[in-house]
Amino acid sequence: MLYHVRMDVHPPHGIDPALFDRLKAEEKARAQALQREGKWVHLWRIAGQYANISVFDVESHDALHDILSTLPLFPFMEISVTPLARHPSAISTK
Ligand SMILES: O=C(O)CC1=CCC(=O)O1
Repeated sequence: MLYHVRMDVHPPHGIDPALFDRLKAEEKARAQALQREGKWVHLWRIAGQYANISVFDVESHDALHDILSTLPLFPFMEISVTPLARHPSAISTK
């Protein structure tokens, strides 16, 4: 199942910069592992914003929730999820 996901990152004021750098490094490692597994199929920066648009390909809503809620930056992100269904005019099967 495909999901369009928007993540807006809101680092708390006053967070220790070293801690936040560590969380960002952990987030990057996790994101790249999920990309290699084929679960995080697109990851795009929204130009001019500390936010991304992503597409996930996972087996269920629960699987997506497990991934998103265990991301290192999850406590500092506002996340919106849109489940995607096939469009009848789409040629692509993916
Ligand atoms: O910087 C972001 O958009 C948050 C994020 C998600 C995956 C990643 O590596 O950073």
